[in-house]
Order: sequence, then C-alpha cells, then structure tokens
Amino acid sequence: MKPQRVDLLVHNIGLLVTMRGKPGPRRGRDMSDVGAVTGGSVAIADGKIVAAGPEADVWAEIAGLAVDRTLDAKGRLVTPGLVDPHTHLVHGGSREHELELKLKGVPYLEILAQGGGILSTVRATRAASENELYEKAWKSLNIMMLYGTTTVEAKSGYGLALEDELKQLRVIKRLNETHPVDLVSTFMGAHAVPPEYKGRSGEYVKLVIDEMLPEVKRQGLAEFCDVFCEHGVFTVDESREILAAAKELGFGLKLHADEIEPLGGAQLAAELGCISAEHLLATTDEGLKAMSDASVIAVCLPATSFNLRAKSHARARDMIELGVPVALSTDYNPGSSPTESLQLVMTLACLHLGMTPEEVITGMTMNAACAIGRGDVIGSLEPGKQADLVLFDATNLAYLPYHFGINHVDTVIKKGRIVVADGQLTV
Ligand SMILES: N=CN[C@@H](CCC(=O)O)C(=O)O
Ligand SMILES: [Zn+2]
Repeated sequence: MKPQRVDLLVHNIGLLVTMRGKPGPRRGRDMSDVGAVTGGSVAIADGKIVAAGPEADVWAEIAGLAVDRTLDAKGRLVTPGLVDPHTHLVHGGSREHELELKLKGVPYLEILAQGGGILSTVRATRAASENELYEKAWKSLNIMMLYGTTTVEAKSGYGLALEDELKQLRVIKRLNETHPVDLVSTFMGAHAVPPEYKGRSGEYVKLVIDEMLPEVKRQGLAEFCDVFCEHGVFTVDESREILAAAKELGFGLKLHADEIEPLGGAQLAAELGCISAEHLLATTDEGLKAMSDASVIAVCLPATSFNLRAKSHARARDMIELGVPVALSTDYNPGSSPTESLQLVMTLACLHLGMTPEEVITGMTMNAACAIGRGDVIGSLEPGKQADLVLFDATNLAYLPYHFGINHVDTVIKKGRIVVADGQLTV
C-alpha cells in the first residue's frame, strides 16, 4: 500500500548502491552487479523504503506526497546498511595477554589445548554478570553502528554449560530489544569442550543435544545452531549429530568449517543443508563444489585469517568462480578477530581474498543478509524493504577499501531513523 507521506527523503546522492535484483544470494558474475545509480534519491516512510533510484524517478514516484524531512547527501556514496553475519559479540574479558604467545609462534589450537583461547574467554564469561555482558556488548554494537553496521548475527558459545549459554542468549535478546542495531541469535554450545568434560567430548555432545538444544528452543532464544568442527574440537561425526538434532528441532544451521584442517566441514554443511559455512580456509575443491550444488553461503572472515597470521586465506576467487555465494563478516570475538569494523574487512577482502569492491559490498549486504535468513527484509534498497542505509564520506566504492584503517561513515539510517550523523551517535 502506498504511504500517505514521506518521512525522510535522502537526495543529492552521488552514487547510490541499491543491490536491487533477483531475491536470494548473488553468485558468480551477479556478485559484481550492485545496482549502482548515479544521482539518486531514497524516499522512506514508516521505516521502510518507498522508492530508491534515479532522483527524477523517485520524485515521480512520490509526487503529491508531503515530505516531512529531507537530507542532502551532498554527493556522497550511499549503500544498504552493512550486515555482519558472524560474530561472537557477547563475551567477558579480552585476550591481549595471548599476543606474546602468538608472536612466539604458538598456534591457535595449541593455545586452546593448553586451556587458553576460547576457554580463557569461557572463564571470563562465566564470571561476568548478565549486566556486565550487556554493557560490554552494547559498547561494541555502538562501534559497529558508527562503522556502518545495522544488523548483526551474535552467537553464544562462551558459556558451555546450560545456564551460562542461556545467560549469553538472554543478553543477545535484550540487546536486540533495546539497541537500534538488529540482532539475529545463534546457539553455539558446541564451540569448545568445556574443561569439566575434558577427554569426554561424547558426553558433552550428549548434554548439548539432550539438554541445551531443547531448552534453548523452548525459551525461543536462538534461530540458528552453529558448531566448531575442527581438529581437537568437534569431529565431523559429532558436528553432524548436533546439527541433525538442531535441524529436527527447527533451528537453521551454520558450521565453522575447515578453518585450520580440511576435515570435510564444507561437505557436511552441504549434506545437512546449512544456510552457511564459515571460515573455509582449508576447504578442498570437492568441498566448494558441494557447497555450490547445495547453495550453502560461504561466510569468509579475512580479519580472522589476518589476525591469526594464516599462511593463506579463504579462496574467494575460486568460490565465486564455482558459483558459491560469498558473504563477509568481522567474526568479532576476543581471540581470533578482535575488531568490530566491517570497513577493515573490506580492505582485507580485497587485498587477501582478491575480491573487487563490488563483490565486497555484495558480500556485506545482500549475501550477508541471506546468510542470516534476512534476504527478504534487508540487504538491498528496494521498495518495501527496511530503510537501513549508510552515507559514506566517499564518492565511489573503491575508496572504502583503498583508504584503509579509518572510518568513512558520515550518516547511518536505521529503520528510517538517523542513528549516526556527522560520524557521531545521535541515540
Ligand atoms: N574458530 C572458532 N571460533 C571463533 C573464535 C573464538 C575465539 O577465539 O574466542 C572464530 O570463529 O574465529
Ligand atoms: Zn566464529
């Protein structure tokens, strides 16, 4: 139904990246088609897009409607709000004390095996109160929003005991209810084997399946279930068991797959019909083909491979060539990727993954939205979609990854409301 008035008209946009096109994740050459319009406008009413496109077309579309407020974009670049589809947002503490070990060359999985890494954050998260976790994550969400992110997926997985997992998930729910950024919640009780189950991973898997998953479902605290399938963490068989149980309960599925060892996580994600598989640094050609055939979205995390000083990075070019839809994310967490900035990820995706600026923006908007089941609501600027958009102090897409390490955001609009103006929070 056509609205009676326009709440906000953003005009004088230098380059408008609409991402309009076929619904669903973009693959292959389609990842380069960002629906760019020079000299555009966006009309917004009731938090949704009324029209987005060339200025004259938008004016024609809203002819006769009263316009409450206008915003002069002053020739800036406008894109859909950025979507971060893989984060470990809610956690206690930080891990800068592990930097020295890392510099000495101690591998990530070795630090974990010694009781550090993820397990160090488990101790800090268990010790933190719900309010402490909420306040810490709130600050990170503010940073994300200042950097142009308007929707974030957030995982549990630093509790590794029913009550502590529920505590993290309740924080995610409360943040979603109170912060302007939208959150999508994932249960990741199988992120590591907790110390009290050391050497008894089978029993812990049973606990996840018999107690945690049903209770998380009963309380409606998560939409997706994720597992860290990795050498020394959860095997392919254990991951299959957990995800099959989650599927049975109606969770959407995700998998941390082939991050360090090529265990066959990508094939498992394809077999189970996961919406996405994450990391994929070590995935084989067979794994990528299986993902392509099963339309599993690859969520690449170049800030993680950068920060872990990985010798190689996810093969985004091969993925695109093989028709795997690629999304990009910060993987924000206190260990392998302590950054909230998707703009840093833009630079790393270009330089380390060989993606073009157009593929990168597709990976952080439409494909990222699809990776968290929100492709019909966000990810593009098309009539009827949520009015989440970012005005960058830039005139073209390539400028963002090119001029790296700083924040280019001028304005962020979330559900039609200006939440960042002149690079500052307004809420
Ligand atoms: N690799 C597994 N899990 C996280 C890291 C968690 C951590 O180190 O605290 C990741 O996706 O990178
Ligand atoms: Zn992760």
